[in-house]
Amino acid sequence: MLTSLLVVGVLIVIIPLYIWWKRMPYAHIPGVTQLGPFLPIKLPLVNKYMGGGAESPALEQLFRSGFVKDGVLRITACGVSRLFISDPDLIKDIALTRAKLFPKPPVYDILNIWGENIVSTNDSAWKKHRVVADPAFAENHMNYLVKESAKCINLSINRMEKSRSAFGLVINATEEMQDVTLDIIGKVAFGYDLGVFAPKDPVQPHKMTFENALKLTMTLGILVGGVLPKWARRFFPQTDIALNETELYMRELIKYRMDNLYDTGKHDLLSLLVSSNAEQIKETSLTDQELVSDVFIFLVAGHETSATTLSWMLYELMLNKHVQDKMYEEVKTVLSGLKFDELTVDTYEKLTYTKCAVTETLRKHPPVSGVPKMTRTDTTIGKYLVPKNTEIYLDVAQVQKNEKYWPDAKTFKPERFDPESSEYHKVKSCSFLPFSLGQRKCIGSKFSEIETAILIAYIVLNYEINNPKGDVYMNSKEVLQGDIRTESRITQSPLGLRVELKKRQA
Ligand code: HEM
Repeated sequence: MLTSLLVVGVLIVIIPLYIWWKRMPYAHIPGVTQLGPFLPIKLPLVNKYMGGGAESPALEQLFRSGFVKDGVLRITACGVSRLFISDPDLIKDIALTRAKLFPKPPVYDILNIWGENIVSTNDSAWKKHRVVADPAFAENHMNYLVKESAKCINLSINRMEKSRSAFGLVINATEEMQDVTLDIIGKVAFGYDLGVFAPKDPVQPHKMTFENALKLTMTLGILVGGVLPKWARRFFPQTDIALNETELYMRELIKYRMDNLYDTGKHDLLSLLVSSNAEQIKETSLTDQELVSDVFIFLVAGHETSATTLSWMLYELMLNKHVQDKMYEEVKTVLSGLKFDELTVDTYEKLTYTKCAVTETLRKHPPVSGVPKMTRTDTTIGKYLVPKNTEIYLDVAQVQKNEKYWPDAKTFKPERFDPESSEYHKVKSCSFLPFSLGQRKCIGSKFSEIETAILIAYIVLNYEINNPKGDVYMNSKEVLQGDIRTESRITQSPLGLRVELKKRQA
């Protein structure tokens, strides 16, 4: 008994001392300290300031309350300090000028379910992945994406129409957009119909369809496969099956591509990736395992981010009728009468206003609200000394909401990106970074911009997007204030966003 009391007593003294000691090297950096660790949930008293991602309301509050000095905010949680950088000049310094000193932090290891990959590696290991992947994302391959995106949204529209009731057509936009972008990534990344809009049964020897395996892998699977040791997977039997099945499907698809290397009719990302890999010399080519891991990253990175952008765009269009009307005039002129197979990247280029609206959505609601980096050595950020191995977040959300760089930042205004408009605003360098910046910039930025513009263009061509009447959630005070609750998946999406789609008269 006495020993237990002694141990507890010592711990009560030692733990706070340790936390205080860990905070010392950061005490000179402006910021706040909380008792508890960085958790995805907010606990009163324990983690007052940091209870979620970089776009948590607590973080926003800190920005408004003047805790941020010189574009730097420190949050120390349970002795661990993270810095949030919201000054464009400092962002430029970290992401461009001295990028080598700020590599990716170990937080990305969670995505190493099938080994190291394009997103989790640094330096020469990363370069090898990027050299192989770059050609697959070249703009001249994007015609396939344009056509497939148009076909997928058409399938989605057909399915949505089946749920039309006497009261009209009201959809859960967040879920619908998740499905469309999954269908597209299946077809465009793998050349594989996941059956999102025409469900199918698993074919022997598979125990699960690729669609179901992927959906589980991309949610619980990332935690079970990326955090827990392999033996612990048995406690999550369904997730374990999903992880094994996802790998099996990806291996089959890669093998098929390798056996048909010279089939010029294939335009999907995987075919392009496998061909590009085959052209490398042995030392710079990727192993089968590395290819599997990269393909999985394209799925994770490319699916939810685009779905989130689309959901936010539907939300903004629903609240901004004038933007919707202007967009409708444009899409009617560009798309009417065109068959899906006639669509190309040039068609996309003609959607100038729609493209500005996509960019404005990415400004106001960046799906990746903070880009993590770390310090490789003791260094300075602005005027502050920062120790080696400190986690740094480029605070995309705060820079892009800052009135100093974005006048009237709260207003959804696509015109600010249109050089022809009187409201055009010359963007301060490094104050717009939804895809990050520099050599680690998103490889799929063009892919997602094209996909989002085509999908939204067809929705607007077919429907007026309205706020569903009488819907308790959408008529809530929060929404009327132009605010909405968000849910944290990999990105921050509008929580269960429902919109009414009213068919336009032909
Ligand atoms: C709106 C959609 C998207 C957004 C907002 C987005 C955002 C980002 C950001 C911020 C990064 C940098 C992450 C970091 O450095 O920590 C990134 C990297 C990456 N993204 Fe995206 N992304 C989107 C769509 C896509 C798509 C469609 C794909 C592929 C099909 C993709 C594949 C990747 C890959 C592979 C990387 C790692 C690149 C590298 O480190 O070389 N992303 N993305």
